[in-house]
Amino acid sequence: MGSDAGDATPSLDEVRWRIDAIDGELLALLDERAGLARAVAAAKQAAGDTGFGLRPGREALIVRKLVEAPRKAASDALVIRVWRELMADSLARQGPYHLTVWGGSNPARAVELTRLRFGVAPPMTVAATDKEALAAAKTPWGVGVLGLVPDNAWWGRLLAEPRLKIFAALPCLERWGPQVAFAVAEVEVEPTGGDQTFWVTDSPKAAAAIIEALSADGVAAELVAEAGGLKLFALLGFYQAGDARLARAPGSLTGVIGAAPTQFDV
Ligand SMILES: O=C(O)C(=O)C[C@]1(C(=O)O)C=C[C@@H](O)C=C1
Repeated sequence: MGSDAGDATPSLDEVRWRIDAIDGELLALLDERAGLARAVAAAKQAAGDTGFGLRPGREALIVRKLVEAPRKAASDALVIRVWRELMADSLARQGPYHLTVWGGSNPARAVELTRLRFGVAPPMTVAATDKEALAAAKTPWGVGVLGLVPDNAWWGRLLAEPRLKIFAALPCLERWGPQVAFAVAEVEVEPTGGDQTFWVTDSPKAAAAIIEALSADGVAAELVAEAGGLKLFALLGFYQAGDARLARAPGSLTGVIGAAPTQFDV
């Protein structure tokens, strides 16, 4: 094919032949994986699990394992985008999976982050209000994505909605930018070995004083947002809602409103 034995640089024809061969193998594997969606749905049904099929913990374990696997050329970004698409496609085949996005003053960024995290398989609606996005997150197989917006404490409403939880912080890679939106749904959140827990308090103390009090009890915290007399903190690690250290932390109205994997490249 135009190159002598021992020639280090393969010809364009040779490289394209290899690409075509790899594409054939990839397609066969993609087809096989996509075909398992029906089996996954049937297995869940047989186990009496008829609720929302999304498993954020399982997705994080899959993605983290892939990102940590040795590679020669495929970037983290490529690996993550491909597998998010595969998992989203599987989920969309299992039930009426749908997304509703509210991005506040930056709807375009929220839409972009939503597609990066949830792929193109599920239909997406752009909501006019935070309330609309939260209401959609309570519908069967619904996910709401809401932006962090100054002076808006939509996240505080989750204190009164224990079934609704933040399960993802977007984007999932630091190189894609700071975490500026959260995904909310009626799903179980589980520890994945690299997590942040979201905790709200109505304590009027300064954020630094609250961080110090938590730190004295062994809890590493970072202020995420402050609005409407409430503060939202990200705690490093996975904390259960009934954790004794959080029970004695500052504030009279306090609570865990979800947890999410930490960014995979941090
Ligand atoms: O393992 C499951 O429960 C699946 O539904 C499969 C799968 C996947 O494609 O790997 C898809 C969606 C879930 O959120 C997690 C994983």
